[in-house]
Amino acid sequence: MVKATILGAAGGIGQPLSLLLRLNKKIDELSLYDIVNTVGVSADLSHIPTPQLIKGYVPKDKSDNETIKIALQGSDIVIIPAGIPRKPGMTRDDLFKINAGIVKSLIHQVGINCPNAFICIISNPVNSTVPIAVEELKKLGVYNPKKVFGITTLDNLRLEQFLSDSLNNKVSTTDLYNDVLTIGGHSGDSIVPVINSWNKNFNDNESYDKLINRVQFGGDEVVKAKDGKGSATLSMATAAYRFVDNLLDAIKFNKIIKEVAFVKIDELETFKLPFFITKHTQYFSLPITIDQEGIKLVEFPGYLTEKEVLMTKHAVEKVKVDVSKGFNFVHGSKL
Ligand SMILES: NC(=O)C1=CN([C@@H]2O[C@H](COP(=O)(O)OP(=O)(O)OC[C@H]3O[C@@H](n4cnc5c(N)ncnc54)[C@H](O)[C@@H]3O)[C@@H](O)[C@H]2O)C=CC1
Ligand SMILES: O=C([O-])CC(=O)C(=O)O
Repeated sequence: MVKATILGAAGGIGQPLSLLLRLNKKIDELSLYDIVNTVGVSADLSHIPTPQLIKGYVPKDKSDNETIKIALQGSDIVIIPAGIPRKPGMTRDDLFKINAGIVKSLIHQVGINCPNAFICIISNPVNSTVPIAVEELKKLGVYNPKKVFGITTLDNLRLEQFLSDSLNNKVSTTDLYNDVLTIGGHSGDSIVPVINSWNKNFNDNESYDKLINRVQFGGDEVVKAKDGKGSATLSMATAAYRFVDNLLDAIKFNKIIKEVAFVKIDELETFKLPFFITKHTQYFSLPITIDQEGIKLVEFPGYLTEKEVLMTKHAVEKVKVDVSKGFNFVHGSKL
């Protein structure tokens, strides 16, 4: 029996993600928690015929911890898209003031009620909300470095699609899924697209630089187009679904799977991570191998060009600053 819980399930990401997970046969029980509207969302989804149990939970008031307790108890996986999204002119870091507190309090409940769950954090700024989650779990004495993930899959989706666009769709995005990835963090130029041998398809620097920029600022493209009505939701729900569906193979069937996520690397088994990463940051988005117990290995992508190495070094500096912001939020002291 696999139970999955979404915290923030009634939102722009939460609703389409709930729909996708309602249709996933690997999930036996889907638990939808939000401070608004999940009873309606779950009633709606419950009319889709599947053997899956589904229930929506809304707390009675701010002091009601009983409802989230019931929503979380027995969860094998918890996905967190709770928090405010950007409006035009804002950076992801501008979300910190509100989302840091939301993530900290939700993770506190996760740590108390389902400490063994795999935790997937979507709420921005990911580079800081993941360290907040880790430090909160550590405070509770239940932190498992193998089971906390910041979801950066949308950057990978964008790279696959935008690279295919720049190659005039001559290559299928399925081929690119197996061949390209992003590493680093999840904000602006902390995102590092790694495109392997596809490099040789770019005859000029200008079109390559355009690709890099579009991946790094893909989120801004959507924020601008939505014009005050939020940020990426449908593509993000798809990205989270891809990650979670893959993770479910590890959880339910004990398969060994490959993913990319923003994780705390210094307490994990690693392979060929360069010193310029490990010396300066404890967190980075990198390729990982996962089984039923969680992360088995964190690796560095096989080959990077000189430019990709430079971008990675820059990303390390960016991530480091964002990580200490998250750490300080929980401890009130410098990392
Ligand atoms: N990791 C990534 O690649 C991406 C991350 N995001 C981030 O995901 C977050 C959510 O985005 P949207 O779904 O578009 O926002 P939204 O505002 O549509 O939905 C957020 C939901 O969280 C709920 N919520 C707020 N406080 C809560 C609490 N204490 N407990 C439970 N639920 C709570 C709200 O009621 C709302 O339903 C934002 O921070 C956004 O920046 C968005 C896109 C990509
Ligand atoms: O840009 C944003 O604020 C939302 C996000 O993280 C993304 O779309 O990658």
